[in-house]
Amino acid sequence: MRTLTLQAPAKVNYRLDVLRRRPDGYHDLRMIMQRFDLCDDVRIALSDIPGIRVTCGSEGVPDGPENIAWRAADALLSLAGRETGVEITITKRIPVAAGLGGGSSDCATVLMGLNQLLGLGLSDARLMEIGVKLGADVPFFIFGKTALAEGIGEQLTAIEQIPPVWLAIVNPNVPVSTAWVYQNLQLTNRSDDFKMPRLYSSIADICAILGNDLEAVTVKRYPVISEIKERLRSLGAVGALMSGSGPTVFGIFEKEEEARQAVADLARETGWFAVAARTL
Ligand SMILES: C[C@@](CO)(OP(=O)(O)O)[C@H](O)COP(=O)(O)OP(=O)(O)OC[C@H]1O[C@@H](n2ccc(N)nc2=O)[C@H](O)[C@@H]1O
Ligand SMILES: Nc1ncnc2c1ncn2[C@@H]1O[C@H](COP(=O)(O)OP(=O)(O)O)[C@@H](O)[C@H]1O
Repeated sequence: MRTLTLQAPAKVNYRLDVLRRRPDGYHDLRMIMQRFDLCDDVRIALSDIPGIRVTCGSEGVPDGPENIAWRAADALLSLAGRETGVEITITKRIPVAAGLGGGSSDCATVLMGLNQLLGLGLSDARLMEIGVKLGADVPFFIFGKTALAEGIGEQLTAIEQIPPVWLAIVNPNVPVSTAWVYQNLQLTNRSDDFKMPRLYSSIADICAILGNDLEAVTVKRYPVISEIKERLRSLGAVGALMSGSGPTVFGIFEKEEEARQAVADLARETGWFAVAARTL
């Protein structure tokens, strides 16, 4: 049995502008997306027994065809006209329905891993085309670099210069549905001719662009998000923002010790999920 075990990293959105609602119900966005080193483990094994099997065993994550990793395997096998059996085992570390892109990253990892295991030779561009049909954030994880993401998230431009930072990732243990957040967003008229900077020389440059149009929607339902931001700032974060549709908040720290101390303090005092992480 040929197997591959890969790490699927999480992301934060340093910036998320919603430009307009599209006729297909999706939204055109302008985002700056950054991966960091909190990862799920994704084990992919080829098997002689036909069919796709996904085992995860994490609360809130379906095991069968509802799992986005199952749909990734199905899409690739259908395209390749193969009936090979595929066993996928996911060890979740990224909080679920958290705004950290965990499902999208698992999905991208299965597309890339199966492409390799089956020797299909599909380009990243082709994998991204397949991926966007499974989830708007999937192409970003195939792209594999810090990016300006436009369209629904699939038009990607690499941000070549951006300093690595330490993050404190804090989640108050409530799942949030991305679809619900977009449905409850009050759209304001936002100009789309603004050019997001492509070069970030310092942490201050990153902090200068922090912003998320979805934050107000999720904060209204879960005011604890504002409390987390305040606490992170009082613990030394130079910037703090909700990621994606939330409710996870990330704090940006200049020093590793400060990020680790902040998550230790918050975990002890609150029971929230809190980890220190390094951007990739
Ligand atoms: C908000 C973001 C920011 O990175 O991330 P998360 O909070 O989910 O991590 C993304 O836009 C989420 O991307 P993703 O989670 O892949 O979205 P999908 O599964 O394709 O879509 C879930 C639902 O969100 C809405 N949606 C998603 C993307 C987009 N550009 N416009 C939308 O309106 C649609 O209603 C869709 O039915
Ligand atoms: N492999 C997966 N990992 C996480 N969630 C998954 C997965 N497959 C399907 N889901 C479903 O997708 C929803 C969104 O999950 P997730 O990707 O973690 O959140 P977000 O879109 O906020 O980044 C969850 O409610 C979950 O039921």
